[in-house]
Amino acid sequence: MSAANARVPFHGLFIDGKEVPATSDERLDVLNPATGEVLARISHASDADVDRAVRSAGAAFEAKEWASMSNRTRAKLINKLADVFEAHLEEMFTLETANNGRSVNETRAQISRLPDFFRYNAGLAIARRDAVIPVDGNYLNYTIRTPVGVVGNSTPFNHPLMIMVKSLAPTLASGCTTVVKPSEYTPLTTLRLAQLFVDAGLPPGVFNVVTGLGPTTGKALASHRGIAKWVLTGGTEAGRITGALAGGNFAHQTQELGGKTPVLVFDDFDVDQAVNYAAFGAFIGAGQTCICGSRQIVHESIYDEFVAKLAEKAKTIRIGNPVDPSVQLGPVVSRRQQNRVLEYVRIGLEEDKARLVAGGRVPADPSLADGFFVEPTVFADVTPRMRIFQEEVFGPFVSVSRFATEEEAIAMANDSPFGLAGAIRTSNVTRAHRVAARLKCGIVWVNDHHRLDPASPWGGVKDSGIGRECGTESFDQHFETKSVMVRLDEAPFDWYQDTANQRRLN
Ligand SMILES: NC(=O)c1ccc[n+]([C@@H]2O[C@H](COP(=O)([O-])OP(=O)(O)OC[C@H]3O[C@@H](n4cnc5c(N)ncnc54)[C@H](O)[C@@H]3O)[C@@H](O)[C@H]2O)c1
Ligand SMILES: O=S(=O)(O)c1ccc(CO)cc1
Repeated sequence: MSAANARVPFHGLFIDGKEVPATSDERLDVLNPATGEVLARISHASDADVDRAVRSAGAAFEAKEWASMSNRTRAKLINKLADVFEAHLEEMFTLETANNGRSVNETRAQISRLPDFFRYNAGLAIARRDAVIPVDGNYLNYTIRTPVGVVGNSTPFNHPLMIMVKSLAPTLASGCTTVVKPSEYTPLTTLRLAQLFVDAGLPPGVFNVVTGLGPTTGKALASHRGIAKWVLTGGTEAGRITGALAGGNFAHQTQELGGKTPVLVFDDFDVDQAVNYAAFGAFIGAGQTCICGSRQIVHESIYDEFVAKLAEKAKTIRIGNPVDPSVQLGPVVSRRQQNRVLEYVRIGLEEDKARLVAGGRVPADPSLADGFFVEPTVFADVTPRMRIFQEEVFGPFVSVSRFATEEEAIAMANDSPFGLAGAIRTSNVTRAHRVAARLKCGIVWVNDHHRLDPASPWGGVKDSGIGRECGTESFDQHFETKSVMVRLDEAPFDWYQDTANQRRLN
């Protein structure tokens, strides 16, 4: 970090193991969303800067130091990085909370689990085996899997470190190298982790960070021919644009995009518990979570009680500066995001018969006026054709809808362009499995929400993206498979004389 201004830290780019200046002097403000203050300034990387970072990652990928490191040695290094990360958790909680506004308790709970993502993938690096394939004829066929190369990784503002780590851990463990483009709103913990890892022994160029805006820096990275795998976590639009750019170079892709998670609440489930889960599902991270339970679909026999209790619960959530441990809901990330949520409140109020039963405003507390706060908001009587049922709001905003039959609940849940996650509240085990199988999405929670594990596949279908993070599937997506076919037959070979051989081919 350079001290361009005595009060506001300035960050250059992180390329080849060190902080370097960008080609242009253009700087972007990074704000504290709870106060509106400028927390830091970052560089705006140009095409030339991105090219430099990708070349550095490409050279590091080929360098003996990294390319010929054995899986076991790499796994040891990754475990060491996990330990170093763990030793700096306090610093990371503080920086992340200041930068994205998530309450410090939630940030602590989330980030504390991240070192294990490295440990899990270090284990996969050791356990990884190539295959021997039973093919027809007297042949030995085996595979050699080699890491794909440079991974371009573009991350969103909502859980900057967690989402970056979900991809970074398998990238490093597989032997790939990377250029990360964090959200322009929340780049600070990513820059800090890159420096920590190099200090801990990660070879220069293996983990580079370029900061800047999506349509410039992000576009340059997605379209760079040196990128062998493109990972974007963000909105569906950014996924579509960058997917086409990376696809033009035939790069592998994983896209983790938007969502509108349906939560099916059946009448055999305790209403108070369903309300507690609804608040947890919808309001943590100020609702800025791709898998937030933004559509509560509730059986008609418990509907009125559920709506009344959820509205009450929403009104009791303590809003304030997220650094205060007693605060339960911080701001959304930016003034833009705050205005977007308020715009959806306006849309909801205009939609036929939707009923605002809690929130919908900026909190009255004058001490919060400079931050980007929105009250936890609940709309009832929402039906599938309404925009607030169909569109991702990305704020503390939940809709409640009514159903009569299980069939109707499933149809409502699947009536969405998104397919990231779904949740079911029931004490009927048979129903839980039956409904889980029919939800069109990549993740289902039964009587839970948000749970993420480094070993459990994570990702969506439809407009929620393609590919999976976490688990063995994500690790395996970092390799090219080479098939080696060895003829074991010792008899001399002459294609033009040996008719039996020719017959075998046909
Ligand atoms: N599926 C998941 O696991 C998951 C997790 C978290 C967030 N999300 C989604 O992320 C979105 C919120 O995050 P956001 O507002 O930061 O998303 P965003 O799409 O605006 O930005 C994500 C990243 O892409 C870059 N970007 C944006 N437009 C681009 C363009 N035209 N070309 C190249 N790069 C571009 C941004 O700079 C940022 O780094 C929500 O839709 C949310 O559902 C998905
Ligand atoms: O760790 S949690 O805060 O529960 C969490 C938040 C978001 C996501 C996915 O974006 C997963 C887990």
